[in-house]
Order: sequence, then C-alpha cells, then structure tokens
Amino acid sequence: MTSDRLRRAATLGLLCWRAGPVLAVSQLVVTVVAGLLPTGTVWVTKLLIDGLAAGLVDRVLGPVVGLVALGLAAGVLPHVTGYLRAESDRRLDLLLQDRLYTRVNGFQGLSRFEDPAFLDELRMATQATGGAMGPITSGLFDLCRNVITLAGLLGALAVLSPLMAGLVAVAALPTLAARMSLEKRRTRMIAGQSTAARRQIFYSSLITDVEAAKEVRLFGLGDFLRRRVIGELGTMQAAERRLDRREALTQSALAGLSAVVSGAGLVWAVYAALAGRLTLGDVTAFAAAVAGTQAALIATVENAANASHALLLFDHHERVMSLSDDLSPPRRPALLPALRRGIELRDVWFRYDESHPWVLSGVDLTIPHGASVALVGLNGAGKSTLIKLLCRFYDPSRGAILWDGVDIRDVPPAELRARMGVLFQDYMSYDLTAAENIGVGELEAMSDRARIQAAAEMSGADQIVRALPQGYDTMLSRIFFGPEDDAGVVLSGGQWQRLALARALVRERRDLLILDEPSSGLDAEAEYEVHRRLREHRSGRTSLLVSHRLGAVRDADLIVVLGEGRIVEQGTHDDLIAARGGYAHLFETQASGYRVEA
Ligand SMILES: Nc1ncnc2c1ncn2[C@@H]1O[C@H](COP(=O)(O)OP(=O)(O)OP(=O)(O)O)[C@@H](O)[C@H]1O
Repeated sequence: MTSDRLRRAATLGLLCWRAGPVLAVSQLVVTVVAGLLPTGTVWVTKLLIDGLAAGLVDRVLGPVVGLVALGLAAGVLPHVTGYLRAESDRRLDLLLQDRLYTRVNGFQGLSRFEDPAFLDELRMATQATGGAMGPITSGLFDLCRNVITLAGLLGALAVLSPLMAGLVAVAALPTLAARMSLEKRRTRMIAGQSTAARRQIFYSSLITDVEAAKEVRLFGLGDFLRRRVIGELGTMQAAERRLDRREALTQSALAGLSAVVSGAGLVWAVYAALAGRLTLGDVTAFAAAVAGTQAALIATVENAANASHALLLFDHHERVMSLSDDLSPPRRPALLPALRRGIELRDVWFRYDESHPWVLSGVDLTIPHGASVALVGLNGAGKSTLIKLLCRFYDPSRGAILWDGVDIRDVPPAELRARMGVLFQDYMSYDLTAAENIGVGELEAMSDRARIQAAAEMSGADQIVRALPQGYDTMLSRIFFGPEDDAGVVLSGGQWQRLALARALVRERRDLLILDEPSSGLDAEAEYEVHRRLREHRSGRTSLLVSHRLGAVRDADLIVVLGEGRIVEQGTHDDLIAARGGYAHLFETQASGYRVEA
C-alpha cells in the first residue's frame, strides 16, 4: 500500500472510532484474540502430543483444558465479530452518508453538477456508502488478525527451525509482489472503464426509464439501446477477463512454489524426527505451522490487496469531501436588506466555462423595486442563464449583480434565495403528495394547508388538486404509494406546471418573483387566466417574467429584449412597438399568426 492508502486507512480508522469508540475497541480486542488463536492451538497441540508420547498425565491435563478453551473461543469469536462488524458498519455508513451529503449540499452553485469529472467522482463516492465500506473496515481488521496470526506462527516456526521460518517468509515475497502488481492493474482497469461504465448506465437507464419509454417505443430504440448496453458491457468484461486469466496463471504458479517449500520442509522435519532432533509434537506443530503460515500469508496478501482496492472507493469519498466551495467566498460579507430600490446587473459578462462562447457580454439592466419586468429574446439568447445568475447558481465572469447596491457575492446564497420565488423553465415534478409538491417551495409552509391552498388558487392548481381522489393528500407518483396505500396519480404537463407555479408563489419572505415560461404548457384558457392572476399578483411587486408569448408580457412595466448577449431594446410595449425594432417585428409575427387563423 502506498503512503496515500495508509493515510486513507488511518482516516477511515478515525471515522470508525468516531462512529463508535466502544465498538472500535471491542473489535480490536476480538481481532487480537482471534489472531492469536491459531498459534495457541498449534503450540498447545504440540504440548499435548509430547505429553501423550511421554505418557505423563499431568503434562496432558493442561493442554487438554487449553484446547477446549481455544475451541470454545474459536466457536464463539466469529459470531461476536460478525455482530460487532455489522453494527460498526451501520454506524460508519450513517456517518459517511451524512458527511457526503452535507458536503454535496454545501456546493451552492451548479457548476460542479455540470462537470463530468465531478459527477464521476460523486458516483464512485456514493458507492463508498451504503455498506460498501464494510469490506474495507472488515478487511482492515482481517488484515490485523492475519498479521498477528502470521507473526505468531512464524515465531513458533522459528523456534523449531529458523531456516524454515525464513524460507516460508521469503517464498511469500513473490506472492506479495505479484498480488500487488495485479491489484495495480485492476485499479488502472477500473479507472479506464469509468467512461464505458457511465455510458452503460446511461443506455440501460433509458431502457428502463418511464420518461424515455414513449420515445424508445415510438422510434423503436429498444434494440439499438440494448446493443449499446451489451457492447459496453462486453468491452468492460473483456478487460476483466484478460486480468482474471493473468491472475489465475500467476496465482497457480505461486501456489506451486508454496507447495514445493512446504513439501521440502516436511521432508526435513521427518528426517529430523527420525534422527531424534525433533519430537513427535514438534513435527505436528511444524507441519501445522508451515500450513498455517502459508495460509495466513496468502490471506494477509489477499486482505491487503482487497483493502487497498476498496480504499480506492473511499478515496473518491475523500476527494469529494476535500473539494473547495464552488462559489467564491464573500469579499465584504454583508447582510441582505429587504429590497427597497432594485436589482442592477452592471456590465455582466458570463460564459459557462473558458472553452464556451460568451452567453452574456456586457448586460446592463435595472429591475426597479415594485416593477414587473419582462425578458424576451430568441431561443438561446441567454434568458434562463440571466435568471440563474440572479439566483447566484454561477458568478458572473465579469461585472456584478447588485441588490440595493450590495453585491450578491457578498451575501450567503441561501439568504438571497430565500428572498426569491422562482419557477424554472425545467421545473421539478416531485414524487410527493400534491400539498407537498407545493409545500417544498417553503418548508415552513408544508403543514400550513391554508397557505398552500392560497398559492394553488393563484396558480390555477387548486381546482385540479381538489378533483384528485385524495385532494391535496393525493400522491403524485407512480413510484410510491399514497398514505392509504393507494396507487399514485399522474398529472398532465400543464397540471404539473400549475403546481410548480404554486410552489414558486408559496414563499412569503419574497422580494423578487422570477417566472421562466410559466405558461408554456397551459391551454389558451388556462394561460389567459393564469396571466390575469399573475398580473394582479405582480402589480406593485418586483418580478421578472420570461415568456415567448408576447401577448403575456405586453402589460409589463418594462420589457427588455435580450439578443447576442446584450440588452438590445427596452421600454414599455407601446414604446417598443413605436420603435419598430426587433420586439415590434416579433410581436407582429405572432399577432399575424393569430389573425390568419382567425
Ligand atoms: N449548463 C450549460 N452549460 C453550457 N452551456 C449552456 C448551459 N446552459 C445553457 N447553455 C448555453 O447558453 C446559451 C443560452 O442558453 P439559455 O438557456 O440561457 O437561453 P434562453 O434564452 O433561455 O433560451 P430558450 O428561449 O430556448 O429557453 C445557449 O447557447 C446554451 O447552449
């Protein structure tokens, strides 16, 4: 094991200790006792046989009692060990999962979640929880036990024949070296397979995913995806097969070497006994010690390799834990005042990373307090990106966003977000009840049915929810059952959208309401109704509405047109129509479409 692995092992040991100090000490004691058992048995057996050969009852009594006690310990210890391990694994698992998810929740922005390298690391790190650490912790304790057994047996062997003890130890070196080299190859192989593994998971999830089921069937993609899954799996298995073959060959050759060494030892012991240099007990002890030493050596090497391999998983966990925060720390920490004047984007430039083109290139925009602002622009103009910057999911590459003059980088992101109600274009549909689907917008309101209902009324979701079998308590899921063990209900796209809108509206400490395409999935009547209510709701409140339906934005106090990463036009609907620019052209195009149909 490299020093890195040793450090990881030490960290894991420390975590085991934190998870349950008494359990850790108990496991250590049991490990030491279990490790000494084989040597004790070999030596006491030797004493018994020598006593029997001498025909002396008083030299036999002690060893017999000793063997009974050792047998009892050998019978009971595995069960005690099993219980201690299971309990300590459970506690360690709790600790690791808690640690990992606390860290992941600590990434306040989105960039980490869009970085494939991080996602890979995270996937491996989540595999290091859920009991997967059991083999490592058990492996480390097994390693300790086998090292103790090995030292004891080699000691016993050295008393009988120092040469033989040396020979057995030296014969183990090639095994150790070969096992470690195989382990390195296996590690490299697993690392090399990570992309193929990710692709394989992706393809197989498409085959089983309910969301994808429609298109997969319509386009007949099932066989195409199955072939890709099998193809990726086949490539991974071919690499594993090559390594397994190499391992089988190497291990067989080394097992042959061990057999030769122990055979030679046995011949020597028998000759030594015939010559009167060894007693009958010595020969028995010698044979048992050689076999035991070799078995313990192999087990030790195996344990070390397994632990080292499993520590790699823990390595991923530790790497995620050691990542720095994704958003820059505040330069002048400040408190976020309730919005009084407005929000200003000052020369904001942004691109998703260095290799991407600029999405925003010098946006100057003021959202005055109490005003309803509409943001329009063609697909890909950067509207949703601008919203994500307002929520501080990313920091601008250049420029600043000021909330009543305070740079939002100087306030805790959670505080900023608590002051916003946001409906994203790609909102979530939670496998929860209807009330919970709204309540997650404000956890404090989760049990406040009146507040949830008020938000639902505003978004037009109330009627839909009331018509459900259990009303607000209906489970909206096909994965989980409802409170009465009833199967969940599936909503339509537009119905989900109204629930998501209610979720954005349920917040009370809200200074800014952001709605990104809030009515894209609604029928014409519902859209009209939702926008009418929203207009009332937004009046006198600060809001930002993104919509491609220009009829829905015409009443906004300020309409802002985003194009080529900048604000290209802004004003009221009448101003912009009078200016006969891009907005007027877009509005006319949409309106003429309706006129032709009419
Ligand atoms: N997470 C991301 N990583 C890299 N590029 C992104 C990401 N999200 C968006 N983009 C790119 O940024 C540009 C602006 O996207 P954005 O979603 O902000 O546009 P939009 O104006 O909201 O478009 P639409 O009207 O289609 O919703 C697009 O070119 C898009 O490809």
